[in-house]
Amino acid sequence: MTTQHDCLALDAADPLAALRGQFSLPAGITYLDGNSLGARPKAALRRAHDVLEAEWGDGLICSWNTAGWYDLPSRLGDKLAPLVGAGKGEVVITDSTSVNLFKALAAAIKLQANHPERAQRRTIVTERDSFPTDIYMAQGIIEWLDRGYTLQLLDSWDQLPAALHDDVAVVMLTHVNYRTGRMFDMPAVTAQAHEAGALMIWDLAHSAGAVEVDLRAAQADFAVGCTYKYLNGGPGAPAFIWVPERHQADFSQPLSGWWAHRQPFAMQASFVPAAGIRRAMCGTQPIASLALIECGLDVFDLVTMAALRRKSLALSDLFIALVEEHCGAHGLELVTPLAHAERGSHVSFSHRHGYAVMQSLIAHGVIGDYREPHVMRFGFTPLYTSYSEVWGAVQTLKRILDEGDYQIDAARGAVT
Ligand SMILES: Cc1ncc(COP(=O)(O)O)c(C=O)c1O
Ligand SMILES: Nc1ccccc1C(=O)C[C@H](N)C(=O)O
Repeated sequence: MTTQHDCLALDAADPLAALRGQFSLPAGITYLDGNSLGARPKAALRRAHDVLEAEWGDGLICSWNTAGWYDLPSRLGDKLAPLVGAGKGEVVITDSTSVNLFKALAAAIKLQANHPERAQRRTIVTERDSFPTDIYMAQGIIEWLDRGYTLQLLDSWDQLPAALHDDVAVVMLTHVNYRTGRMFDMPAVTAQAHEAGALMIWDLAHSAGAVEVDLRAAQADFAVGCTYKYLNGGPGAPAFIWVPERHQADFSQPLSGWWAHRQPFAMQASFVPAAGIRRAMCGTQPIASLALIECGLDVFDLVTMAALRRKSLALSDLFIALVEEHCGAHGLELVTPLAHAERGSHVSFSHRHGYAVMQSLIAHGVIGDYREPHVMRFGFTPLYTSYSEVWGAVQTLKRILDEGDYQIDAARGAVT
């Protein structure tokens, strides 16, 4: 049985505790939603000021050269790369995750279509429980291509081996599931896909900055992910795309805007792709937002992913144990796997009044979120979450459930 005193002792002994000082968090709030929108690094305020005042205000258009705006997507991509096991020149920060998925899918489909033995393959495999944008983007590309491609949706992760038949061109999976927090074994699944002659795309939205990822060791084909979750890049900050060096020469994507051109300012009338990772770009990037991502990435220089993962698992183990001990009588069901190797950095419990309970938690200063059907999600961000906050969050949850202090017909906001 863990006590509040034990949690305070864990905080006192926590080697990462000081990292919270890097973030601006409102007093009295326990923030368990860094899996959806990371907290603001304190440095981002100053950076935003500099970008707007000095770089935009004073530097004007010259800042594309003098303030490094032109190189920012690839320079920051190089900074992010080690967090996901990517090499230098293999990552660019640009566009949204959805748009990057489109590019990665298009490139993978084309690589297969040009392969002598795989050109006839027409199936794209993903999970029915994928974050919906992944499914929608695949459906969009299939419809637009109109060449007989079909989407095969797995109803559970263990259907994958049986689904890997000889018509599968591409497997596209989210490494850590947005709702359940379940994590795939990336090297094993990538190897299975390859064995079946398919290419493997990973969505790292809930992995980058949350769990250890080694894309190159897994020999994955392409990956995309968000910077506004665990990387703390800011609301709607541009996403990233990884194209390993071995695929770059053959990486072709149809959003061939001028920023993907070999010489954007040569103003030629025909498209020639850039030699390296910049061919994964499209057009001009939102510099004010992109620049702030660096503040989030800088924090990762102070810590290793191994240390973050250790604390993340300790926080989530503690949360699961305390919820089961203190709130066990209230019909909460753990939807996240218990095995460490099978989960990411968030924990989900379902409850038949999950939305209402979450709204009450938020009203009482514990911010998580809700996903249909019935799932309350709690994200653990070891950079700024403490063990005693986990204790406090569970006590708040217990009180709300014990007292029935939630409104079943709570009005819903557009974002849940
Ligand atoms: C797995 C996954 N993919 C993609 C996205 C989002 O994509 P976008 O930033 O394009 O909205 C999310 C969350 O929003 C997600 O959880
Ligand atoms: N981009 C957002 C905008 C508004 C509200 C939430 C999001 C999310 O990122 C949700 C997240 N992908 C999820 O796993 O549910």
